[in-house]
Formats: sequence, structure tokens, C-alpha cells
Amino acid sequence: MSRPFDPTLYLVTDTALCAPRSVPEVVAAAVAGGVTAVQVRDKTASRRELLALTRAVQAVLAATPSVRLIVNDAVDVALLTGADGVHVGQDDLPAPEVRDLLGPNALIGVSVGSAAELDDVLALPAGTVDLVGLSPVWSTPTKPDTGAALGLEGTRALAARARAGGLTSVAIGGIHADTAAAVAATGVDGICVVSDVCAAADPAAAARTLRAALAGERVPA
Ligand SMILES: Cc1ncc(COP(=O)(O)OP(=O)(O)O)c(N)n1
Ligand SMILES: Cc1ncsc1CCOP(=O)(O)O
Ligand SMILES: [Mg+2]
Repeated sequence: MSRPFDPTLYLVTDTALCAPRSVPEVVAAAVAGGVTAVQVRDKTASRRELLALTRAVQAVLAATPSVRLIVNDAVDVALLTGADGVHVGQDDLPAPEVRDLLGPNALIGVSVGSAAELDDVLALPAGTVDLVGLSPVWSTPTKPDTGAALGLEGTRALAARARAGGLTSVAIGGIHADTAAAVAATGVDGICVVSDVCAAADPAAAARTLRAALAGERVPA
């Protein structure tokens, strides 16, 4: 990685949940509220649309170079935009091939939903994968096609093994302000949210509330 990656509060975008606001508009507000990393994710966009969306988000993030930009699934879009990296799941391109395509400075994330999947990542040569997305912590309407929920204990166990193996870990799935602190306490390096920020009436306030929760401040119910 050329610049440090701060996974503390990692926003994964959802175009439909952001509507009627644009994704770049929501990202700008979320970053103002304290989001530290952004993944552009749109499972229904064409590649051409995803390319344009990624470029638009990249333009917003140009003002905050510490907030890294990751593309979900689409290695071609990451290459074309010069985004900071790619996140791939168990059915996407394999991490070693993605590393070959993107080179040593890219940030590569992989979804992990079980000890066996984490073992597979840990067995790869050092430097292949930077980050694992432990998922889902809880089942979520945002992504109905996940594996079984890890819960806090499952997340804690995977986070410890990831850390011992030198991997950064983030947790994703069903995380909101009232649970963010408990998830952070499992030992992950950061939390990921989609709906909590993308569907919020005020995405900046939602991000601020999540940061406050992570800082140990009491979050109103
Ligand atoms: C940080 C992070 N973790 C997990 C996921 C899920 O990726 P995947 O399993 O490939 O599912 P889709 O997001 O592609 O539907 C993620 N995107 N980000
Ligand atoms: C992309 C993804 N991967 C695992 S769960 C999930 C969606 C999380 O969405 P939300 O934060 O709204 O529960
Ligand atoms: Mg994927």
C-alpha cells in the first residue's frame, strides 16, 4: 500500500439506498461526518455506469486523500480509474490474480465468512491480501445472499486469527450506531456500514454518530 488505509469507519455505497440523493453527494456528507474509507458497490450498474460512478466518487474524495477508494468486484474499473483497490468475495476473481493485475501497491480486500475461508486467505503468500471483510456479523436486508451470521463471538474469533496472521479486519452486516461499539470491541480494525449511512436522512450526522459510538460515547436510542 502506498498510503495508509484507515479502516475505522468504512462506508460501502448502495445507489438505491442513497436515492434520491446521488452516491457522490452522500459520500461527501459521510466523509464530512467521519467516514475513513469508501467502497463503491452497485450490484445492478453496468460496467460503464460503475466506471462513471467510481470516477464521480473519486472526484469527491480528491479533497480528502486520506480517505481511500475501493471498488467492489470490478478489477477493470479499479484499473481504469486508478482507485486504491478492490474488494472481492468468495465468488469473485481470486485474490492472487487480482494482485497480479493491480500490482503491489493496491489494497485488496477479501470477504470471509468462516474459519475455513480465513484459513484460505492466510495460506496465500504474504502481501496477497491486505484486508478481510468478516461477514455478515448479522443478517441484513441490504444483502440477503450472505452466509450464516457470525454474531459477536464468531466475529471475535475470526478477528483474532486475522490479526495473528497480519491481516487488517473489518466487520460488516447489520451494524448500526447502537451496535457499533460492541462490534468494534470484538477486535476488528474497523466497521463497515451500508444502510446506516446510505439510507440515513442525514448521512453526515449518521457518520458522526457512528464515530461517537466507536469513541465510546453514549449513543441515544
Ligand atoms: C468490506 C467488505 N466485506 C464484505 C463484502 C461482501 O463482498 P461479497 O461477498 O463479494 O459480496 P458483494 O458485496 O459483492 O455483494 C464487501 N463488499 N465489502
Ligand atoms: C456488502 C455486504 N457484505 C456482507 S453484509 C453486506 C451489506 C451490509 O449492509 P448493512 O450495513 O446495511 O447491513
Ligand atoms: Mg463481490
